[in-house]
Amino acid sequence: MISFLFIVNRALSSSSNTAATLTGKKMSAAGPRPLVLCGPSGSGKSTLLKRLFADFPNTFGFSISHTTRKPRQGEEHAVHYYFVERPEMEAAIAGNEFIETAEFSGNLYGTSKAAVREIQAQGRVCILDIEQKGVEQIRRTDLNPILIFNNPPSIEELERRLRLRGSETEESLRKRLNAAQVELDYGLTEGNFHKIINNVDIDVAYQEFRDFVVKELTEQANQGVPVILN
Ligand SMILES: Nc1ncnc2c1ncn2[C@@H]1O[C@H](COP(=O)(O)OP(=O)(O)OP(=O)(O)O)[C@@H](O)[C@H]1O
Repeated sequence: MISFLFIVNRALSSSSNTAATLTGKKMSAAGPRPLVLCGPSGSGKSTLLKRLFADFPNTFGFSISHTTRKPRQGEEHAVHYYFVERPEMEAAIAGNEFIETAEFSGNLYGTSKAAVREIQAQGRVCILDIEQKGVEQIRRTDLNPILIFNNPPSIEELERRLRLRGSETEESLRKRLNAAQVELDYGLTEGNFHKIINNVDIDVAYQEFRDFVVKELTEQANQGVPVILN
């Protein structure tokens, strides 16, 4: 693997873009642009990301989600999740602090803008595996994400991959496949994404994905954004 390092001249900008957040921290908005990878279930997002992290172990990071569920044994606040009370999280959602939220088994979960900024402030590219609603929401923020859509060859192929993966019940499989056409329509609409990866052969798709990401990050580094690419 070619491994190279650009660290970069401009220090994290200090004061102008800070904001108090749900986590009670002040954060800088400077740093690499977040990278959104969107695509129907089974299209191969996790597979692409796993390869990317193996090639560049220091470049990327995942934001820490918020949840209203109680911590399980061994789980730490601000490590596994930001554990918060429901009224606090509801107020933050109403205040437009979240990119994406969902409710499972009576608990709220979500990705806050501040959590994404925290990864940026570390000089890492925050990876977001989000759905259409989240993409629409993040587009309305100042996070300026790179938006990539992972396009599978067909819904039949999605079904085949998901069955092979063996992760789904018949019901959850149906749900995923039913959602897929809407996601494909959104993903393939001109202007919604910066890059569409046609994920047919995984090796070809990964090369295209990797090349695009490296090109984008190199451009940012050349503009003085602190990007670690190695
Ligand atoms: N291009 C490909 N060709 C054949 N199989 C693939 C390809 N990409 C991924 N797969 C396989 O398809 C299955 C689904 O891939 P993966 O779990 O990466 O999808 P995903 O988009 O992350 O799904 P989800 O959104 O449900 O997490 C996996 O078993 C993976 O090994």
